[in-house]
Amino acid sequence: MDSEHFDFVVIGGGSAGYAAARTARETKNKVAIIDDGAELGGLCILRGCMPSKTLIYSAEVLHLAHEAEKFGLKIPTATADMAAIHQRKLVTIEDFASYRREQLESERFHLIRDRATFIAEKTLLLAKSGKHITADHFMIATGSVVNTPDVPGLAETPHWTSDDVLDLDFLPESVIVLGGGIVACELAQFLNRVGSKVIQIQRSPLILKETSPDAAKVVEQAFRDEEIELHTDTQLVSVEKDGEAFVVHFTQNGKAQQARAAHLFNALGRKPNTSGLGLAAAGVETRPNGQIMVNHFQQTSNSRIYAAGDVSGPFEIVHIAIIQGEVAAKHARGESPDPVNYNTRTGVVFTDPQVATAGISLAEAAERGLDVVVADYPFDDHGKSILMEAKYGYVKAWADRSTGKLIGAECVGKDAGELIHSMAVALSLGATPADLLKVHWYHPTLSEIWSYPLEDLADEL
Ligand SMILES: Cc1cc2nc3c(=O)[nH]c(=O)nc-3n(C[C@H](O)[C@H](O)[C@H](O)COP(=O)(O)OP(=O)(O)OC[C@H]3O[C@@H](n4cnc5c(N)ncnc54)[C@H](O)[C@@H]3O)c2cc1C
Ligand SMILES: NC(=O)c1ccc[n+]([C@@H]2O[C@H](COP(=O)([O-])OP(=O)(O)OC[C@H]3O[C@@H](n4cnc5c(N)ncnc54)[C@H](O)[C@@H]3O)[C@@H](O)[C@H]2O)c1
Repeated sequence: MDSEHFDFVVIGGGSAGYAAARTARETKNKVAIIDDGAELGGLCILRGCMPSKTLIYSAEVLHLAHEAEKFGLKIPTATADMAAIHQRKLVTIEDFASYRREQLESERFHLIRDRATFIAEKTLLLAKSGKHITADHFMIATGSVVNTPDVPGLAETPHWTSDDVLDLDFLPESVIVLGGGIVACELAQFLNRVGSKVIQIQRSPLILKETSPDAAKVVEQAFRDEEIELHTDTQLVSVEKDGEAFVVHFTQNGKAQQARAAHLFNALGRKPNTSGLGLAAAGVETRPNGQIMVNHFQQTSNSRIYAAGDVSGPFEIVHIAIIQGEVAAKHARGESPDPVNYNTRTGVVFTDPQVATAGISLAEAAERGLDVVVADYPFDDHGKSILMEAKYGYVKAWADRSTGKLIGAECVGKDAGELIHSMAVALSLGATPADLLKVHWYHPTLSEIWSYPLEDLADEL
C-alpha cells in the first residue's frame, strides 16, 4: 500500500485549516493540506463572509439612493441590475480566491485534492488515490454544512440555501426566508432591498436570538419599516410546492397560517461537517450538537489530532477559526500558546442597522454572578448620526464593579461593526471607562458617541 508520512496534516484548506498549515510550516518541513472541495478557498471567501458582504454593500448603496429625498437629493430611479451585481461579486471573490489558491498551491505545502477518512488513530485513507497518510499531528478543519431540519416536506422540496442566494443573477419576485439567524437576517434584508418581496418566518419570539433582546428589537423595527413581512414566534408545520409556488404552513399564536412565494430559502442553520471523516476510528469524540470536542489548545480526545473552526465551534466566526488554527499549530510545534480568549471576542451582524458586540454579554455576566455597571446612549440623540439620518439603535457598555474594567459593549446602528472596535481594543487591553475618557474623541464622528456612556460608567464607578 502506497503510504506517506508528514509532520503536520490539515484536512480542510479553509480559514482555520490554512491558518494552521501556515503556522505549522514556520517550523515544520513537511506540511500537507488535504481538501476535496470542487473549488479551493473555503466558506468565508467562496460562499460566506465575502460574497455576502459584497452583495449587502450594493444593496445598502441602493437603499441610500431610495432614501435620497431625506438628504435633499432627487434620484428618481434607482434599481438593482442583478446581473451586474452578480458579476461584481464574481470578480471580487475571484480576486480573493485566486490569492488563497496561490498560497495553498505554493511549494511550501503538499496540497492533496482528495477526500480523507481516518482508518486508525494515526492513519488517513485518501478516497481517490487509495493512499495512506500518516502524520505526527493532524488538524481537522472541515467546516460546516447547511442543516435541513426535520420539517415535513422541506427535504423533498428543492429549495435555496445561502449558496444559491449569494449566486443570484436575476431578481426573484418573492422569497420566503425560513429562519431568523444571522444568515437569514443578512440575506432577507439584501433580497428585500434589491426589490424582492420577502416573507421571513422565525421560530422564537425575537430574531437574532443569539444577540440581546434590545438589539433584536431594533433590527426587527428596521425590517418592518422596510416592509419585510416578518413573522416571529411561529412553529413550522410543513413545506410544499403548489404548481410554481412554494407554500409554507406554520402556526402563530396557535392559529394556522400560510405563506406563498416564488422561491424558498432555507436559512435554518448549519451543522459541523464531520460526515465520512471516520472520527470513531481516530478516537475523536463529538459533543451532542455534533461539534468536535476540543480542549483550550484545540486538541481533540485523540491528543495528536486537533480541530478548529466551524467543525469544533463554539462560534462560527472566521477570525475565531483563524486564531484557533494558529493556537493548535503552535501547540503541535511544542509551544504553549495562549488559548483563545473568548472573553474578549467580537461579533458583527451585517444587517442595517448592524449589531456588533465585544466582550462578554450582559446575560453571561449575570450567569457568572458579576456585579456590572451599565450605561447606554441612543443614536437618535447624537449629532453625527442625526445628520446622517442614521437614527436606529444605541451604544451600550458595561464594566465589572469589582475591577472597574470594561468587560463588554454592544452597538446597534450604522457601521456598528466598525464602531465596536474601539471598545474591543479597550477591553482586550483591560481598560477602565476612566482610561477611555482620555481618548480625543473627534467631533463630529459616530465614534464619539461612546464618550457619553463611558462618562456615566466612570461616574458610577
Ligand atoms: C452566508 C454566510 C455568511 C457568513 N458571513 C460571515 C461574516 O461576515 N463574518 C464571519 O466572521 N463569519 C461569517 N460566516 C462564517 C464563516 O464563513 C465561517 O465561520 C468560516 O468560514 C469557517 O471556516 P472553516 O475553516 O472552519 O471552514 P471552511 O472555510 O468551510 O473550510 C472547510 C474546508 O474543508 C474542506 N473539506 C470539507 N470536508 C472535507 C473532507 N472530508 N476532506 C477534505 N477536505 C474537506 C472544504 O472543501 C473546505 O475547503 C458566514 C457564513 C455564511 C454561511
Ligand atoms: N456576520 C457574521 O459574522 C456571520 C454571518 C453569517 C453567518 N455567520 C455564522 O454562521 C453561523 C450559521 O448561521 P445561520 O444563520 O445559518 O444559523 P443560526 O443557527 O444562527 O440560525 C438558524 C435559525 O434557524 C432557526 N431554526 C433552526 N431549526 C429550526 C426549526 N426546526 N424550525 C424553525 N426554525 C428553526 C433558528 O431559530 C434560527 O433562527 C452562525 O452561527 C454565525 O456565527 C456569521
